Amino acid sequence: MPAIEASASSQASLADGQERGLHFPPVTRDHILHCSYDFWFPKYRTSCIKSRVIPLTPEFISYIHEDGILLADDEPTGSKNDDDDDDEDDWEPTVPSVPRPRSASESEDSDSDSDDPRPAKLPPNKRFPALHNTINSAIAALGGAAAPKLNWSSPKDATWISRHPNTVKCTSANDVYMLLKSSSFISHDLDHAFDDTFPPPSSPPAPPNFTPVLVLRAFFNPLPSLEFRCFVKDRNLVAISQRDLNHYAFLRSLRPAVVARVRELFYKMRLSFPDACWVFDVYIPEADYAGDDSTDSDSSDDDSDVEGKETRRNLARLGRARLIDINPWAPRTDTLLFDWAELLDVRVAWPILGPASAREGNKTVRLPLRIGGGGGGVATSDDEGEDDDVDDDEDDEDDEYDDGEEYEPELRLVEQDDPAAYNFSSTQYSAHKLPKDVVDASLAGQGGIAEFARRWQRITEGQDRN
Ligand SMILES: Nc1ncnc2c1ncn2[C@@H]1O[C@H](COP(=O)(O)OP(=O)(O)OP(=O)(O)O)[C@@H](O)[C@H]1O
Ligand SMILES: [Mg+2]
Repeated sequence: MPAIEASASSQASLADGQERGLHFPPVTRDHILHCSYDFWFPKYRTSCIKSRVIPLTPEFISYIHEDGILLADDEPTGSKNDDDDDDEDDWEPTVPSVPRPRSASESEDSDSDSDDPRPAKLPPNKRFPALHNTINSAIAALGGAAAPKLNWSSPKDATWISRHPNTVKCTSANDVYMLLKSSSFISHDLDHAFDDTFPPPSSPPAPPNFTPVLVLRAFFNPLPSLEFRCFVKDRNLVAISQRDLNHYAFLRSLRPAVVARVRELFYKMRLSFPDACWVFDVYIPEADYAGDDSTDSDSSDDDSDVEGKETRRNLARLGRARLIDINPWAPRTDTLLFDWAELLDVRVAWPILGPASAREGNKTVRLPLRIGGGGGGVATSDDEGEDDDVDDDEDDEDDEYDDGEEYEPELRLVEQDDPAAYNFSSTQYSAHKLPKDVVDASLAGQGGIAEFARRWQRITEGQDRN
């Protein structure tokens, strides 16, 4: 869920939506809960990036809320600065490029500390040692590098402070703390997730007591061109948008293959996701097929089926879609190349309404689906090789579906010279600009960031003492 897009602009987008006469179904607290990673990950884990979901304690939440960044002091020290080092093989524990706050005895201006009557705060490894160890172990189990998020949001607004520049890559619990504590998206998850929901948080019953969780996903470098946002209306896949709003010429030939891969994943979720309207994000990796185009060339079937052959060849170029995130059908979700007005206007011929399935004893009763038609002709993911990044502890149960009268989703791509590309590429977080100091520091390169981090640390240490 795009938290700050949500928080900073949700009021605006809600008002905007109302002004423009957009009629959204009420967004309930349950809708938001259904988009929480710990809710949907267990259902679809074989389609997800390999992840660990760690429940968070009140002590940890207080730590995240506090000013200042007091990091664990149990990390081995070293001198390597792995600024631009994304190669996991090269990973080794290092001193964070943002120096950890010094103890009073190490402090340059230690005499200014001596009058502070408050007990010194303990570092995370002493404050919540079990959780701290769990986080470090989970990162190790995920291959030594992880991308963190809470229930809904990742701290992608805080990558400027990361020692793995411009990524959410974490190779230690300290990396996780730095990102979480510096991110407004994370604060939003903890304090404002149910804003603008029905009934309003101020009215009874009280907002749900959700369990805050830390999600750690095995880190990889996604190609932005292969990330897509997919819109589901009345359990029909109606629209797919490129996520990165730059023009990628090669995507054009991949169109049918992208739609097929998204559909394949959608069919696994269509009936088991509790809501009828929702939005999901996917990453479709290149297939790990060692340059093997022979899947097509050895086919002896009808040569006139050029389009079909092309689609099959492109399908072989793409791996199966991985589920990255689930978002509510609500103004807070960015529609990218679509407009909410268009999506709200879509009428599907075969809406499937109401809850997807009801439990009768131990039996799941499916809503009746249409009769007739084939299965879409897309190979299922089950026959593909294992992928280290994908959690494969158990199999997803494919939802039954019938492709007879399937809604044909529109896949929208950024075309060459498309004005959409210009609106977004420069200011990714226009709804919540960073402080000017941060922007200046980032423009000054690594030295600037490091200097800013040092200044910021001094400031926050000072705040801690006041
Ligand atoms: N395991 C991973 N390793 C590296 N990058 C990742 C990983 N998982 C996700 N990402 C990147 O982080 C982005 C955001 O992930 P996610 O949707 O979970 O967070 P979010 O806060 O909801 O962001 P958004 O508002 O953009 O949807 C993804 O689009 C992807 O580019
Ligand atoms: Mg998301």
